[in-house]
Amino acid sequence: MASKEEIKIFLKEIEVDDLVRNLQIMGDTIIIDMLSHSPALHEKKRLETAMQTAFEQKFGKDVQLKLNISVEMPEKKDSRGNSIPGIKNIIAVASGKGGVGKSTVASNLAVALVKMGFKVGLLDADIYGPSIPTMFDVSNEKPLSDNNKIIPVESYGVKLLSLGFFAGANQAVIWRGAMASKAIHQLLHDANWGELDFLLIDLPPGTGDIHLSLVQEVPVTGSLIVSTPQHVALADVKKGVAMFQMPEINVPVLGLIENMAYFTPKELPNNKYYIFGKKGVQKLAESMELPFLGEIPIIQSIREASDYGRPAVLQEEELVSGIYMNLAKNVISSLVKRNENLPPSEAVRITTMAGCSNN
Ligand SMILES: Nc1ncnc2c1ncn2[C@@H]1O[C@H](COP(=O)(O)OP(=O)(O)OP(=O)(O)O)[C@@H](O)[C@H]1O
Repeated sequence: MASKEEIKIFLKEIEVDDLVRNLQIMGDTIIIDMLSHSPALHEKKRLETAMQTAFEQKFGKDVQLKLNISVEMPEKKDSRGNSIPGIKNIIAVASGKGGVGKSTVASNLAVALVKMGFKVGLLDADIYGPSIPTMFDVSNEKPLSDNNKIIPVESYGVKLLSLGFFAGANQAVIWRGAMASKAIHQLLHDANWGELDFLLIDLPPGTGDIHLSLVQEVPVTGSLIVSTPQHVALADVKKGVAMFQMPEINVPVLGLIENMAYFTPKELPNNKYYIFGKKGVQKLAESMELPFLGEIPIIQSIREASDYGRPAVLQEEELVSGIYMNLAKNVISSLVKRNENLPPSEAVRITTMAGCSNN
């Protein structure tokens, strides 16, 4: 049987030592009281399965692990309304479903805002598939630190941090879930973001722990929800909106964005094929009385640009760059409206459209 000291070392190795509140050994049974930062039953279950598997691998099948998991929401490190010094607006980019183009929208929006003259940061908080480093061609970069502060990597004028820069290659996704709120805290508060007009946060798809961690860590000015127009995707958009509008969360939804709205073949420029359904997101926005911020067609060069690592908004072709510049204008105009209605105690606000004309 392993000693208490050995078990403590192992808990540190698998990065859960800070969640453990009590550790006892009785014969062949290890009893651990630990915390889960999520009230969701499936998260508790996931933590339990991960612990059982890890202990079995390390100490063998004869050792029994008895876990008492209780829920504790992470302490608010910065109360809402206390923004990160220097950051004026924090905007969450969310989606109901995965793969609808949320990260592509977040990347292009970030670069569009830079083109308008704003100072922009982008935090990739998608633990399940951090793709921002690829989209900005910085996958091989590792952020440096200065005075214990992480320095964001810069690409195309956007300051970037991603969980993808840090997640150890041998660290299973199952652990990343448990560690994510800690990581989000560090990427927000232990990073040297400097002065920013906008910090965009690329969230994982759906609604979950990361969303909860984010709204507890910082005052989120507003959220954008990206979706494709088909029925199954829209159902999840409603869930996303409902989450942001919960009284405990209360993050204004700045608007919905329809991605992959239609396809136009180059040889038939006047034809639009509504592959995923026609104007589904737009209609949903109307029915939910939310701003509709724009539609982005399916364009091959948008996909190619993401894979190549140079956001499509940087293309010379007016059609593509114009779509994202327009989107950025609509986002700002929704933000201006939202900030006009804020009580003065909220984070510093953008109240003009300055910078929106020079695309
Ligand atoms: N308008 C578009 N036209 C063509 N391809 C697109 C468009 N938008 C996104 N894509 C492509 O679709 C794929 C999925 O996009 P992306 O990674 O941005 O989705 P996501 O919603 O962030 O996914 P996940 O939730 O899994 O992180 C990518 O290959 C991207 O290049």
